[in-house]
Amino acid sequence: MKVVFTGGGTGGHIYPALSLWRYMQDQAISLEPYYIGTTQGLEQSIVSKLDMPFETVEAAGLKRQVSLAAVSTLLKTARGYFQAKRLLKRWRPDVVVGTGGFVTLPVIFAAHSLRIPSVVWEGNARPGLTNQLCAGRTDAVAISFADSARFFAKAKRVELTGNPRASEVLQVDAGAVRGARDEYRILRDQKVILIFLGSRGSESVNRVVTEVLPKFAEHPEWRVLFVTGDRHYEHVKQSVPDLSHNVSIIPFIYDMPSLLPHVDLLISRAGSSTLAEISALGIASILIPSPYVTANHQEENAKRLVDKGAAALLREADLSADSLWAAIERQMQQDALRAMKGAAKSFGTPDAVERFYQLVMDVTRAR
Ligand SMILES: CC(=O)N[C@H]1[C@@H](OP(=O)(O)OP(=O)(O)OC[C@H]2O[C@@H](n3ccc(=O)[nH]c3=O)[C@H](O)[C@@H]2O)O[C@H](CO)[C@@H](O)[C@@H]1O
Repeated sequence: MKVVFTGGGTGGHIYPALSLWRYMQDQAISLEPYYIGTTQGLEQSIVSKLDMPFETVEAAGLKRQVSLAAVSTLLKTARGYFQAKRLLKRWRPDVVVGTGGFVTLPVIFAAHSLRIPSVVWEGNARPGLTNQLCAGRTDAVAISFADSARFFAKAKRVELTGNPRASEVLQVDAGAVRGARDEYRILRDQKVILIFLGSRGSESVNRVVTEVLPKFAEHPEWRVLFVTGDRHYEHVKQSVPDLSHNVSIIPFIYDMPSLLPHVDLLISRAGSSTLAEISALGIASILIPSPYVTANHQEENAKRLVDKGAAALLREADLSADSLWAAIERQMQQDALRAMKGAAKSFGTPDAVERFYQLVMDVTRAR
């Protein structure tokens, strides 16, 4: 079975496609996977490490208002559409799976024009413009929050699958998890605090975290891993010359599923995959939703957990070294950790990848 995966820009649009790919590899089907991304997104570095043909097309973020930038975006998208058509004609896939980000639009439109079946996956409570525009040109939309179905009125079929990363982090190899303990030098009695601000990092939050880092010296019983995002790493590293021995600064983590089972407290943005991972594993968290995303959708994602005591919310507008440190000290109390872990787990969707897979197979067989 030939499958073209497409999705890009940030990890949240790439990892769900790869979770499905890994799951499909384990099924009794002979799989020929391909990936279409862009040259600008994280997919270039993530997918090129895998055994899968990777090609790029042009794509850019669509604008709701008319402007010069909007015209340039349309031209790029049109070029991307013809490039995607050429790739799909060459590969002749049985199905195309799009997991969001700008690149999904030209590829799904190209699949539609060539009558190739497709499925689009949406991870957020409030969908982005790209996926909404794709809804009328795809065979099915897979969603992660039941109430986001209302944004896909034009879709032929909408199914609640959840985020396949939830399944992937639960199926991780035990040896790889043990290996992560050594790799990240986690001592037997240490509690682990992991800090990452989405897949690309955040300059504004990194600055506040950097101010807080010296305080962790007071808590040698905590192991602190601060992931800056590749593009911010050098700057952060230079601004913190003396690190306490229980703190590490890391540019990016490529094998997050092996590390996450060790984490007691996660400090992060509120992207779809991050929330799926913390709820699948039952990890306590302090969520700082990015205020720079369309329609403030991260806060809407976060609220689902926060309202049920499954995560703590710290808005970026209220973020300072003091407020962050107070939240960490409050959250690291044994009782608080335990209560939040239990509440987070009740949101898990462990069968998400299986549901997504069944939907893709259904759509493929139906043609
Ligand atoms: C700024 C922006 O546009 N953010 C969006 C983007 O975020 P982003 O890609 O940051 O969001 P997600 O939380 O969905 O996914 C991040 C993924 O990257 C992984 N990870 C992160 C850091 C690292 O070092 N290694 C690693 O593997 C996480 O474990 C997770 O699987 O896509 C999400 C899914 O549509 C949206 O919800 C976010 O609002």
